[in-house]
Amino acid sequence: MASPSQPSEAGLSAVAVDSGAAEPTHLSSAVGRRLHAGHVPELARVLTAEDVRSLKANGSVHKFRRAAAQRVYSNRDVNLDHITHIGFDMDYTLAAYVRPAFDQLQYTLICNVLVQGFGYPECIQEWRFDEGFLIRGLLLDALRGNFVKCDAYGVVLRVVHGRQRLSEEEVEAAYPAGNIASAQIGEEFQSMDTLYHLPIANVYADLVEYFDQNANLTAGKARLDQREHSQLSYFNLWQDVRAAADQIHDRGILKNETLSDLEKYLPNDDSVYRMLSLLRAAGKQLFLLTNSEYWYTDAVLGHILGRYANEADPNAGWREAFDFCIVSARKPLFFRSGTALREIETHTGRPMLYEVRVKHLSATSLRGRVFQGGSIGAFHELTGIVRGSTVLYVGDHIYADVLVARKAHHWRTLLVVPELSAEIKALGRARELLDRLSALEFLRAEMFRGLDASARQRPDEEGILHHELQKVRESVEDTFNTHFGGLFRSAQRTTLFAHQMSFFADLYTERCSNLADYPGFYYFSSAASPRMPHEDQPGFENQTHR
Ligand SMILES: Nc1nc2c(ncn2[C@@H]2O[C@H](COP(=O)(O)O)[C@@H](O)[C@H]2O)c(=O)[nH]1
Ligand SMILES: [Mg+2]
Repeated sequence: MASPSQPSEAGLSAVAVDSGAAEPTHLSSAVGRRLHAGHVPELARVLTAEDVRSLKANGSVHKFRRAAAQRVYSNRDVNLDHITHIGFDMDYTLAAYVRPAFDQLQYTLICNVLVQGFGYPECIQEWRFDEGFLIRGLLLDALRGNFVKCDAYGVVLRVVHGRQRLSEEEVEAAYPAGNIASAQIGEEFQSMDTLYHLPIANVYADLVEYFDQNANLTAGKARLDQREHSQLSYFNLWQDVRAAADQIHDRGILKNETLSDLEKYLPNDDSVYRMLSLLRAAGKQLFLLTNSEYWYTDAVLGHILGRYANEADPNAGWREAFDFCIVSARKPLFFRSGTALREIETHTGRPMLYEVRVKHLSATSLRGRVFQGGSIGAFHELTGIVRGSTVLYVGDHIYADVLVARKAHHWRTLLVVPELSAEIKALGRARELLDRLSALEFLRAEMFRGLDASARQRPDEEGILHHELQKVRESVEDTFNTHFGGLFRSAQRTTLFAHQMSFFADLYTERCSNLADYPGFYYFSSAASPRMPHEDQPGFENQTHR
């Protein structure tokens, strides 16, 4: 076998093989030139793992043409060539709201409703959204007023009550099992899945803090005494905040405020227009699938895609960008039984009271028309989709957009994660600490290696290593966010959010318009399949363990 210093038969001194690299960084070798002249079949016969290792060692790979924030990352292979339909969610996907301005707006509107409709003290209208406090993926324990960060297996990593971090002893007392079962999520624990949840959760945390300082709240579901709000329970607070948040969404309060200053909350940069045009030119059928109502969708997409125009129907505007539009979809219900499918009369915005006879509509007659509700079954029938795996759906909600579509219908999914580049930057800042953590973990493994049943003394009796590990883990977490650490990891462990994302999102990226930078036949390759611990030992079949 060739070693890194001895090029293999293929003689590849430097060839960029990474899926994100558009151009080779060095093309000095003849084989490298042949690769880029299209002689791939020839190379496919001779390229060895050793070649690839040597390419990586001399820095020829891992040089990406796209910046980290512009890349589309893949958890699983996705061949865009096999994708016939690409669908888009609207809010926080096509419409990339400006943060924290949009969070602040929601926070203020929720506080206003709590004061005007629920009798909360007026001082809460002075409070502000704290951008550096909460992260997505936390579990909210409304019985106790706590936010819980868990790892991929539900192990409790950190708990914050209101805004106060709990000590290890307090965490143990509150969660003696040490982990949260997946069956509890959505029941006792609410998952903070979308960016919409952050201002809601922030109001809740601030109220918990306020009432803790001004009265004794009851930890538990029961409202013990209803005479004055000082005796509300943490759960009552959550019910009120939840109801206030629903009001700002369902009564159009948030949407009207957003539309009153669209340039502030949603500046138009043409990138979405460009992406849709390119995907259309690449032969993809495009569709819109949003939970927002038609009146709001019309205003937002009119703003973002105003340049779309159709000579035959000058009023069609943004609708021309899609082959098919569904508003008020009610995801995730849409992916199950769904609701009645109705057509919207676009010039009045009203749903029409006749049943849409799916079989009578041809795909060509759908362009520019807008439907409301429906279900995935009706959608597949209308569009003639037979295999869910030919659809790529782009959305920001790990549950409503991604998990159900992927799990139940095999749609391929692209999750939009606006926090991505901030996380990547923090990872860069934490690099040295992470290296130190690996060194300490190596030390721990070495201390135990080879011990058998005759061993009497426990290594690291004083717990110095344990203490040091804890200290470095905390410092890593602080690099991301001093309250909750990283979105995807807690030091070396992956979080529940990261776990769900890697399981259900085939692809992920910071903003949907990043798709514009890939050709319609692009093959997104996932990282080489992860090895299991027993596989990660070259020559292991000939080794003993001591
Ligand atoms: N009643 C509630 N509606 C909410 C809440 N959070 C978001 N929303 C609304 O959902 C859609 C999202 O649309 P999509 O394009 O992402 O599918 C949008 O209309 C929001 O106003 C909530 O907590 N309660
Ligand atoms: Mg959305």
